[in-house]
Amino acid sequence: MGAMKETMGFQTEVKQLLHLMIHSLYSNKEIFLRELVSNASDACDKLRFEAINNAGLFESDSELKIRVSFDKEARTITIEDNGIGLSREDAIEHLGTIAKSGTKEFFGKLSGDQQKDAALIGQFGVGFYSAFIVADKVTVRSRKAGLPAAQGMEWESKGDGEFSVEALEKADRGTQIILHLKADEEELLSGWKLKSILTKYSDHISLPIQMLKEEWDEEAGGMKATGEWENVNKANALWARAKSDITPEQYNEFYKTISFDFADPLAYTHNRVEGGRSEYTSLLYVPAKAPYDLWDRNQQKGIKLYVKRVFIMDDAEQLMPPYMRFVKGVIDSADLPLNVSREILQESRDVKAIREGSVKKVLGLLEDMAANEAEKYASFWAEFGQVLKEGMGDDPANKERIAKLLRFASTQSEGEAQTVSLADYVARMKEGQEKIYYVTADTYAAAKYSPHLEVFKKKGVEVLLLSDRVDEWMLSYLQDFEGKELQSCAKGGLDLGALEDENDKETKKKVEDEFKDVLKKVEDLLKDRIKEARVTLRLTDSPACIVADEMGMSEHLKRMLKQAGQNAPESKPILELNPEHPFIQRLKIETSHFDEWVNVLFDQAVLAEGGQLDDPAGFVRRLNMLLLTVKA
Ligand SMILES: Nc1ncnc2c1ncn2[C@@H]1O[C@H](COP(=O)(O)OP(=O)(O)OP(=O)(O)O)[C@@H](O)[C@H]1O
Repeated sequence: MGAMKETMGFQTEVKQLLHLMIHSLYSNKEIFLRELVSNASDACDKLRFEAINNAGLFESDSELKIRVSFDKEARTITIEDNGIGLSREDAIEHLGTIAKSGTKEFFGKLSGDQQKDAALIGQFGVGFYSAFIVADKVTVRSRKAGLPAAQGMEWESKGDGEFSVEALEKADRGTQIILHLKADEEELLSGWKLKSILTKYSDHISLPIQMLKEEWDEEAGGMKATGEWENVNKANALWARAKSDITPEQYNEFYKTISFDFADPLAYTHNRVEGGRSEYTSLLYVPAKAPYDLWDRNQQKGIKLYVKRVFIMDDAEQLMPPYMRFVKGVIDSADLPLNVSREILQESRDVKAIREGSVKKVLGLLEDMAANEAEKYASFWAEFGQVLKEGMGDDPANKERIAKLLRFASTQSEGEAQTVSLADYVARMKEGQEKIYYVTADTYAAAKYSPHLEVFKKKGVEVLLLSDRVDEWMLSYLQDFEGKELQSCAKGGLDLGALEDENDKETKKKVEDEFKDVLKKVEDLLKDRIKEARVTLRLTDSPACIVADEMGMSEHLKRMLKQAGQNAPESKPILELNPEHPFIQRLKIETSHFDEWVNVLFDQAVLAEGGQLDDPAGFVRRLNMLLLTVKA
């Protein structure tokens, strides 16, 4: 210990982040103030939280506040708070490294495209380092609450790869951040300018933000500080105000401060819930774009929990289910104890009531959007639809509402976009059609060109095309919609119900007799690979296809399980043959190459379905042999 000055290097990621930030965030440079004020406010929140169990930490100063000042001559801006403060160790740890989870992923996502990267950096959270967008030197003087004045510290860096720390005597608790502005940043050395940035970005901060009052000075011919501090924000948490007092711009700005998003949110819902189990206020946002780590079900960085305006914690995952992890916002409870921990949250019935209420609000917001702002809903679905689908299994109580929000690609919609709702589908069902048909595959193209669709095309029946990873899983929770059963086209004997006419039934009977011997021979030959061979009317163009047994698992689901390293139950598929197809007709008379024909047909059916061959070389060999029998 002692006054020794020590110089250290930044962690590599910090250097990278600094470099990127300075270059790609320059057009957004004003955010440095928002970030530093937000850190100051967090530091005050932390102190207030710690002081719940240790009032001595307030020392003799319990009026938490943030002060922003500037010095024209010295060309500095100072942001000061009387929050928790930083010890020497804290400073080395927090102001020299990035401890965030997902840091590696984040760097992997950077593209080099400035605009895209700027948005990503925003999401990642630029925080303290944004000071270097406008400053070429930053000095942090701080003393941690509870430590003696002699254990203050000074941290300093030019943002060029290293920083220094040394001891400092600091009587008052908290942190002072001094920005030594770069050469062309004079514009920021103005009370008016700073105030306007603060009201734009930081008005919602619930602590007072103060600046020195200025008055016109004749002699100097300019504004002059009076020496008196005044509040420049409303110092009233945004969510605690009446809806009618908040403009859409204020809602949007607040969203940006809590989400690190640069763009406006897609939608929000602000509610005060009174009576019933619990009393709370929620302000919940649906972002316009998915974050880079949306796929990680454990990444729940959405909801900040407050209790009676006192900040308690970030990422309160108990307040939103995983399938709504895209929601950002604030929940402020009037009932929870201030010393609530994550463990208590897990058990609390109040929290359960808040979560259920909040989920309903978000569902209501989405339903409203789907009904009244189709385009907006389409963009929501494109970004977050796959996550919402998880709700079908995660949230049985709201399953019906979620089912109505689902959107799919279908044989009647344009391209890959998922735009068809189950209600749209049901409204378009053919006379006599009893079921909702779908096909699943690894990709949209594989679904769209699946041989299983051929008969549906012929009969003009719409089929939903499912190719998202979660679809198979989701389908196990979606057996029916409005009394209509969902039916895979690739499963079981194709039951077209009343869509099948008398003619079809007769034809089927006829071909079954006609192909009896062929089917027997095929089954004998492929007995290790198939459960059964039969003729089908479902195909028009393809010679054959494979389908899963009614009770069995679809081939697509088996593949997914295998990819996930799980054991798929061994159930053999059924090979269906198209009696109209010349290849199949040929089987009746084929003698010398019957074996090759049947094996090639089976392998083709596997490929067409998106599967992989157990013996690809065997397939090539047999196919070539058959090709050689074609006369030149
Ligand atoms: N005014 C301050 N008082 C006390 N500690 C601070 C202050 N400013 C920053 N810190 C500490 O430095 C850390 C790093 O700050 P930084 O803004 O880079 O990231 P963050 O606030 O953790 O994350 P983000 O800004 O993405 O929310 C903070 O977590 C906090 O511990």
